[in-house]
Amino acid sequence: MMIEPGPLLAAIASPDDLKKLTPEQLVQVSAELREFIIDTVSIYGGHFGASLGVVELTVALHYVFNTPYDQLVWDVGHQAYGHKILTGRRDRFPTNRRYGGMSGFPKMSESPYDAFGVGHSSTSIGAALGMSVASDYKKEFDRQHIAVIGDGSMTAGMSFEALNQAGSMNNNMIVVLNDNCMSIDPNVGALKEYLTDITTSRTYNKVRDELWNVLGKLSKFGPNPQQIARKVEAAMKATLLKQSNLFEALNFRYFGPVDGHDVQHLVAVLNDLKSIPGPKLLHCVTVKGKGYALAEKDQTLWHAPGLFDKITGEIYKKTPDKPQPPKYQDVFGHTLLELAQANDKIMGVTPAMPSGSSLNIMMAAMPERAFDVGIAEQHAVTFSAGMATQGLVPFCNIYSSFMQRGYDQMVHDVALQNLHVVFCLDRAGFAGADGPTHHGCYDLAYMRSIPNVVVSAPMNEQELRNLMYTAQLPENAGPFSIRYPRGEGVMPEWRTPLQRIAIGTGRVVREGEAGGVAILSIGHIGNYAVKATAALAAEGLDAGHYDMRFCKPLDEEMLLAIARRYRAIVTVEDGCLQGGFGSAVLEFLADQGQHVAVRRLGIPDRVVEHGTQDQLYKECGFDAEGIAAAVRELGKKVFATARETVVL
Ligand SMILES: Cc1ncc(C[n+]2csc(CCOP(=O)(O)OP(=O)(O)O)c2C)c(N)n1
Ligand SMILES: CC(=O)[C@@H](O)[C@H](O)COP(=O)(O)O
Ligand SMILES: [Mg+2]
Repeated sequence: MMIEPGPLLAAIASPDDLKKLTPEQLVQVSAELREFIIDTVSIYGGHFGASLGVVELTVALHYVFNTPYDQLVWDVGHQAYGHKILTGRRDRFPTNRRYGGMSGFPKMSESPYDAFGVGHSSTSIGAALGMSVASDYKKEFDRQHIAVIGDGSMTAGMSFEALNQAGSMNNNMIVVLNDNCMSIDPNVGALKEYLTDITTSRTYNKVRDELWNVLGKLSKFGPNPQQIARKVEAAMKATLLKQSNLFEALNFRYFGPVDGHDVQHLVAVLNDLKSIPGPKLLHCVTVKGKGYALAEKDQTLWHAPGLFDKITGEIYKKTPDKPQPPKYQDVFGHTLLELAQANDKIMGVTPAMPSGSSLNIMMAAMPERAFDVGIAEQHAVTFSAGMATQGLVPFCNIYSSFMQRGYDQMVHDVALQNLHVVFCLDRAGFAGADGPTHHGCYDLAYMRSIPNVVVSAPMNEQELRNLMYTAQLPENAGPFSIRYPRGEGVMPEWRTPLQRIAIGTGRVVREGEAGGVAILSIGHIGNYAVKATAALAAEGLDAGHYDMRFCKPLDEEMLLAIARRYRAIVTVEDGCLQGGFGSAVLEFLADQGQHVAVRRLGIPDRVVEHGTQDQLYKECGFDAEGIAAAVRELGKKVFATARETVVL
């Protein structure tokens, strides 16, 4: 379906066209851009509230700066839809996040206007600083470097690491702090309190505004009233604000807070900042979801609402005629609360994903035992480790791809000290439309390389519950990782009794014909293996199937029995082929001197783009059809070799 842009927006093929507009027309083009985002996202889906909140900022930035020569770095990038639309991608916008279509995040390979690839948060200041150092080195002193970062993303250590370095240099960069008091859920922590304090420090703002007014009027008399104003303002900041300015203390020139929806004022301020050397921070106050009333009201729901009717605001839901399986995240959320009610040592931790992980269930019921620590994965791991030293059992829930941030903490703070922390890695495997930045490809590989860690993955809801139950038992008091994918499981009746699973044991799903092929799966993808064995059985091929449950320790007894019974093995995992489950099986068989043909299915050693999970499983050959094909092919090869051996 073709979405018609408004007349001003229709004439913009690049920021050069935007620059032809008068400052007065920027108000209208902002309204048209907002409308175009609402129209498109309602029909095609994607992130919503964040882009609406930065419409005016996006217009002002491209109006004032000479992009792409000036480098504009978006943090996370989920708010960059307006940027994409203004930089030559309006026609492709309906393909956003779809298989073969444009990415939902800035991507260097997609456009020269995307100065840096993103998806994970809190990288913008460091990347922009690196770019500014490169510009200085190349003597491109006229080049501007702008990082646009949200208040949520500012909470991460990485942001402060970059501010710390930038403040000690005199590089030309502007950090635009887009403060809407929201992460996906309400933003948390002392920094949020601090930003609110600056924003609402009315006395300070009023006196400051008056001062600038008076000095503005005096400008015809004085040699440099602005310099005087700055000095007086700095003195005021120290006295009138509750704390002295954090950013100024880090050697950034702090400007603001300004209304991030007043596009003309933004243009004026950004033009001023252009000529001020050194590191600067512009504090913009915006409303997430601006211009769409429902999104302004329930900002978490409208962060990424799915498809909706833009007139009524109804978010479309599937209305199935029979009970559906729950999302894995909800099984996690409810089961954790159930376990915590029985075991007072259990605590919950999430780095900024309370609703995405469903830890919000425990947070609502037991606020003193469940923590949102902000976008701070490293800290989430070490904070959990600290609690574990005192005999508590933290369940630290982190999306698989974000857990990459916490790897050293996992090794140094948890595993080396063999602490009892349970890691629940949500969104493991292909994440879908978010694409490569969010695919949880590597956790099986990176977790199994660390000593002391139990590495597991449930095939269904019951196994998730049982693994969570098992992980918190005192007999398993070490690091324990449980990974599961985005989306629904397979069991509508999922509230099964909690049962202990012996560590390192798999289970037989289907015993196949001796001398044939066995499929060894780990995790939810095993359900595709079930479909594959059913299809093969219909063709007369009786393949075995084993749900191994643990990548470490492996069920060695079961593996040896499988190696003796079958002539070939197909391993299946929704994870990278380098070093993951299939690699573990191969290593074990090789170490045991077992000669059995093995074919590994999983995520190949290349960047897999976005699409639905099913499209990506298919592309990589481990959907049900891909698994069945691998069994047929390997079976044929092995049997052919066997016949040749007999003939010889
Ligand atoms: C390292 C990392 N952790 C978590 C996330 C998930 N995430 C995406 S957007 C977001 C909220 C960001 O808040 P903010 O920067 O304030 O942007 P806003 O959505 O408010 O515009 C979070 C937690 C992420 N992308 N990267
Ligand atoms: C931009 C970002 O990182 C999040 O909004 C992410 O897209 C959430 O993913 P889920 O929808 O799987 O929670
Ligand atoms: Mg925010």
